Amino acid sequence: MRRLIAGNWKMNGLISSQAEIEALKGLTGGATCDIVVCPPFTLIDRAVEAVKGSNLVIGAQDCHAQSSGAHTGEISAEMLADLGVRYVILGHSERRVLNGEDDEIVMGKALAAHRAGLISIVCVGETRHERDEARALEVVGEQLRGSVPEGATSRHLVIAYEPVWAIGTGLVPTSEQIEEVHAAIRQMLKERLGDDGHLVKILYGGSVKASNAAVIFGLRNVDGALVGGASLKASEFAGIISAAV
Ligand SMILES: O=C[C@H](O)COP(=O)(O)O
Repeated sequence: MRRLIAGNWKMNGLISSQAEIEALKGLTGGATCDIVVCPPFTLIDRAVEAVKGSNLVIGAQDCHAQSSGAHTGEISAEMLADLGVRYVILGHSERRVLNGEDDEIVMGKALAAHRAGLISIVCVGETRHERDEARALEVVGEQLRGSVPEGATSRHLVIAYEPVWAIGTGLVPTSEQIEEVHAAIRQMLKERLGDDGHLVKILYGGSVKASNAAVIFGLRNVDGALVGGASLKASEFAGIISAAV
């Protein structure tokens, strides 16, 4: 399966950060994987212009479930598609935990994204406490069943497994832990979506860096990565991308 490497800039980046996208274009011309940069909303318009003619595409970090209406401060999937956005990250743990987004909300957003022709990157993952209680597979299963719309297809859906305790901490699960969860996700996708479930890309996210990317990409059922901090510097992000052969 062609790998997918997505960079989530989170709430980082000013107009001057455009330089990182320009640098990334220069560093990844020969890449053989799909590459997505998800800057904050404020930079999306410029970023879409900047990547024209390159092998990079632009994603967003969230969208609303409705296409328009009285939702002050929100951005719809249609608006993002209108700008030339191709992907949208949904259900990131920073939104699930801090903004109280539950599975039902994430599913509504995923449906909206698919209607608008966007590819959703739906995030799932257990907390440290849930892993310590040996509930990682149960939690991830619940999130998947609750967040992934029935009838979703591999053309519109990507899953990112992001253990909450590995995000921004420098901690990475063991290879066995990653393989166990990814295999379970693969099986659940097949049960939910039929044979097409096998074609849904499953990304790993949580403290991915250029120095550990090759090992992670070598694991079974890992089809790429959702990268946070290490996506902010073009040289580091390019190092991750070059490991995704
Ligand atoms: O969306 C990205 C993840 O939250 C991972 O962040 P991180 O690479 O900084 O640990």
